[in-house]
Amino acid sequence: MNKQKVFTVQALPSDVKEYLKKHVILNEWDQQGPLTREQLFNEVADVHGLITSGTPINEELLQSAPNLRVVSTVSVGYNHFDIEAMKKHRVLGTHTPFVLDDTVADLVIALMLSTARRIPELDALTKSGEWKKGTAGAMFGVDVHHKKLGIIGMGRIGEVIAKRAKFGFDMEVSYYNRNRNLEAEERLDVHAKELDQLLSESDFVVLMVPLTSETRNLIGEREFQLMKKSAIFINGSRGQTVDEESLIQALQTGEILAAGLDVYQEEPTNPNNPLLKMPNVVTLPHIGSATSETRHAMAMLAARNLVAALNGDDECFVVKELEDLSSTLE
Ligand SMILES: NC(=O)C1=CN([C@@H]2O[C@H](COP(=O)(O)OP(=O)(O)OC[C@H]3O[C@@H](n4cnc5c(N)ncnc54)[C@H](OP(=O)(O)O)[C@@H]3O)[C@@H](O)[C@H]2O)C=CC1
Ligand SMILES: O=CC(=O)O
Repeated sequence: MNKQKVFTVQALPSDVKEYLKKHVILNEWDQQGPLTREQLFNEVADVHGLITSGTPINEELLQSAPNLRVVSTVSVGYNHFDIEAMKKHRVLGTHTPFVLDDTVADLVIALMLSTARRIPELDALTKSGEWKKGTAGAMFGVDVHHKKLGIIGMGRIGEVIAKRAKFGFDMEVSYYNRNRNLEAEERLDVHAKELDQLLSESDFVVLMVPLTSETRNLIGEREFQLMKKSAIFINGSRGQTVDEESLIQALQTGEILAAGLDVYQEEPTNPNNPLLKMPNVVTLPHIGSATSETRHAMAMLAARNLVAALNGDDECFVVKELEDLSSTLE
């Protein structure tokens, strides 16, 4: 069979490109500058496969790619997929679950520790030479160990966060999902709660849901008001799951104590975003899975997903909303 054509927007490690070249004709963006939407439409005009991470896969793009059969995203989140448009154009979407769970969970724990113990703020103070004897009280943080952690979204990553919190920090972990996660309850001794109860009881609230029409602005003014004034809020999911104006207000008025953020309404976030100026907010530039090892594993999995899906092989991670389409394309 003739090799199929694939375009990658994403820069890929050399061994991943070698793997792809054995199976497909690979074209890549030369990365000399940002790819405009028009350039992308030209590049995809005759391809069968596309590798990307956050590029919106919508009606407009699908119309300009009449041969496209598979979009493989180098991410577990796929809120950039317009599922209805993909169904209409019979284009499969794959993603990269599991290989990043530990790395993202590590980062969420790092955000919990660095907000509670004020690590970036006190690192800056130490380096500035402002450390003076007798001022220790001004540097106090709050404990993480033995506190109550509420995880909104006890899925693949949520479970690994719960494991670290429970067995590493002796935390009492509860969670909120639409469905009970009985396997996690049994294995990790975590407790299902209604959202409002979880918000009002937790010392740390971690948001780890996918961005969907149901979770957009899931956490807003009402939810921050329900939280303890001593609560620390961590968002490791997507920025749009939180009403950012309400978060800013909750931090400014002391409705909650602090926040640790990896994601924002707009990315990169505006340099004037008030969140970037607050000492009680730890901000990171969406790096949940960003280690060399994990990004390599994600790129390789995305390449394998793409090749398998193009070959009609079901050994790939098709996003759940498109699984039915997958069986009709075989
Ligand atoms: N910051 C970063 O760099 C990263 C961010 N992410 C984000 O994390 C998300 C989660 O990843 P992962 O753990 O693999 O996903 P999973 O699908 O395994 O878990 C998602 C969890 O969220 C729950 N959930 C979904 N919808 C709702 C809802 N409306 N209300 C309450 N709970 C809900 C699900 O349970 P149920 O269906 O029962 O409701 C499930 O337990 C990704 O989609 C991505 O957006 C992921 C990796 C890195
Ligand atoms: O945000 C990262 C992802 O993999 O999703």
